[in-house]
Amino acid sequence: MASMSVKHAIAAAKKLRSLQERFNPGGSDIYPALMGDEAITALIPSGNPLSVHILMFTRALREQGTDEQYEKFGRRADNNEIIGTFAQTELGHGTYLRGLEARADYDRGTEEFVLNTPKLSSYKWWPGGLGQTCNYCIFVAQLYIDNEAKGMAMFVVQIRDEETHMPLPGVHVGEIGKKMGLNGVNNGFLGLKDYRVPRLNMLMRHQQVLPDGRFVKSPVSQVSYFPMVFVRCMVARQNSNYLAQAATIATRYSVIRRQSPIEEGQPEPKILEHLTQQMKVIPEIVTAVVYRLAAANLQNMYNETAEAVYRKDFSRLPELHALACILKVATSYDSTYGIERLRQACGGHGYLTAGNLGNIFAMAAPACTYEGENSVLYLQVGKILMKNWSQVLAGRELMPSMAYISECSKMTSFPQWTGSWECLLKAIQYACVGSIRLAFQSYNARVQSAQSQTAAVNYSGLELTKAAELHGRSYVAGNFYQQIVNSPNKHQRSPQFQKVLENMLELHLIQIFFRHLGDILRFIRITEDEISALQRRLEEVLKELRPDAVAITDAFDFNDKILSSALGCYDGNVYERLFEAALKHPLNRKSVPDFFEAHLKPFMKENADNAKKSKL
Ligand SMILES: CCCCCCCCCCCCCCCC(=O)SCCNC(=O)CCNC(=O)[C@H](O)C(C)(C)COP(=O)(O)OP(=O)(O)OC[C@H]1O[C@@H](n2cnc3c(N)ncnc32)[C@H](O)[C@@H]1OP(=O)(O)O
Ligand SMILES: Cc1cc2nc3c(=O)[nH]c(=O)nc-3n(C[C@H](O)[C@H](O)[C@H](O)COP(=O)(O)OP(=O)(O)OC[C@H]3O[C@@H](n4cnc5c(N)ncnc54)[C@H](O)[C@@H]3O)c2cc1C
Repeated sequence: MASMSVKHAIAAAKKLRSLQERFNPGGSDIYPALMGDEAITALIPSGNPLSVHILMFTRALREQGTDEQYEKFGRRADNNEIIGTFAQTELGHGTYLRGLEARADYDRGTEEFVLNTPKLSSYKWWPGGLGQTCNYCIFVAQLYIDNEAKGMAMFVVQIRDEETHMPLPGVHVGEIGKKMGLNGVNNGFLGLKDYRVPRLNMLMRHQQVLPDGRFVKSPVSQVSYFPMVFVRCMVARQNSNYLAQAATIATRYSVIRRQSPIEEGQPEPKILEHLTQQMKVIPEIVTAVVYRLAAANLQNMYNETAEAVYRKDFSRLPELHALACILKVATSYDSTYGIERLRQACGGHGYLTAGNLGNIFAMAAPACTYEGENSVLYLQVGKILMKNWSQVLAGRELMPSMAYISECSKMTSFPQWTGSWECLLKAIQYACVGSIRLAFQSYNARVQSAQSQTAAVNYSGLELTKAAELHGRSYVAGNFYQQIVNSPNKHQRSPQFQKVLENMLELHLIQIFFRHLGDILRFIRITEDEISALQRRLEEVLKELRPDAVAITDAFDFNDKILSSALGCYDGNVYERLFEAALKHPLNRKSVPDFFEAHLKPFMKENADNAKKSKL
């Protein structure tokens, strides 16, 4: 598995490099963007062992290293002459980075850092490709000068000989073991013992250790967390794609599979004619569309902010951090649970490997954990919302993606219910702002009663998480609303296309409304009739979108190789392909399996003999 995926990953990396050279020679942006393409990941179903090299190692060298460091290490990494990974997480710590135990002690006598993982729990654990593929890594450690802690720093560390690939002395490296999926990635462990690297192996774009041991602090400490922001943006995009793949498979299957007449005496309809099946499949298609658009927006914002950060302008970092967190969480949670719903929508065949839904699930699910565990990221956003609510109370302006919070805070009550899209969007935003206000009151009361800020965050955690989740909903729904209703491109769309988009907007808003009905009813009065009207609109829009379902998923443009699914092929020959896949199974190679003579026959014979004996 691992060697196959390395082979495929290398082929993909070569192809990407040539595309990079063709379309953007000398530049670097197109490369990771292409690497995130669904084609690349889908064609390596056991996961790509070069992902972290491309997404984090090369990027951290470019963004965290000085120009000289980029020339020394980064250029070789970009050129794939060396392969690296990002080694941050330890056996004992992943989330709490300030608790990392790996240490780097500066030795001013030799102008070197001495790297150590002093305990079992300080071993690096998880980095992608570290087990076998990489010969370098970025090693994240606590920096010590004269035994005084200075915070986290990143070090370029060679772990294997470039010629023989043997681990270097002082390096203990290996594979962490089989996982639920992604088994081609060779996630690894790494221990270092008194391993020395030159002073200039510490990435020094933002903070420096001078030869005499003086420490120059980074102007903005958060910038050392920046490599994670990029991957969070990539997760938003990638997980939206996984959901789109699963939705395509389930939609195509649902128009081939027939089951249970709806009217007595009628022929069995396609299962997508059943209303509950529509409710399982169509909202997932729409969610994938909505998230793909939000992720594309986030990517643009990332590109602008990364350029600014490179120029040492950190002003937009907090907003990008907040958006990257909420979209990473929303897309990873919703794709993971959505793919499982879609698998169930395919009945028994959904459980077959030949349908590929299990593998897509296994690719999507770990994103809830890696690159910042989801609850932890929600708490990050919750804390940012608390800061922003203080700003609202002080009458200050908020960042653009939170402007709706100021607007809603000025409303003394929710306006007259109309049920329009504006009204539905406003209801979600209003409930979000109500939740922020309650979370703030709870958090503030705790701080006032002499709890520390961190303890107050912990004990207000449920309310902070709710506020963060609703902020995510507000942002995503608001972005979709803008793109459908207020986009400057709107008039270039055909009326039929605009209608499909509007149906998707209708479904998205009603779906989110029902999902958060409890939260909304806490702050807004809505009558039973008004809710029933929305229920009828939900049924109606499912019916309207039903004839477009296949066309929308076709527009995702996944070819059969990428979907790799007997249930989701373009030609719809589901049963033929299921049979073909079954016949390929090794157990079907022989009419009588080897285990029959070896185990099954003696077992049955023994039972028959015993039965005979007991009759005597
Ligand atoms: C080839 C095809 C590919 C396809 C494409 C697919 C993609 C998918 C494949 C990838 C394959 C898997 C790759 C997994 C790779 C890992 O998983 S690498 C390891 C990732 N690890 C993590 O994410 C650790 C999570 N933990 C953390 O981020 C931090 O420890 C926490 C949770 C933020 C807390 O840290 P802390 O120091 O206690 O920070 P805290 O006091 O909360 O915050 C301090 C300040 O920093 C700010 N801050 C915190 N974080 C940040 C940040 N990141 N940026 C900016 N500001 C920040 C806070 O807002 C706060 O600001 P102020 O209030 O001071 O203004
Ligand atoms: C497939 C995969 C690939 C990975 N690749 C890499 C890689 O390339 N490089 C790398 O460095 N790492 C990598 N990781 C590690 C990953 O980044 C960590 O697993 C992740 O950051 C979560 O940390 P943890 O495992 O320590 O979880 P923990 O932090 O131990 O989380 C366990 C539970 O504790 C809760 N919790 C923790 N802290 C808090 C808190 N402050 N408040 C409330 N609840 C809390 C969490 O919500 C969660 O429910 C990878 C992980 C996976 C699964």
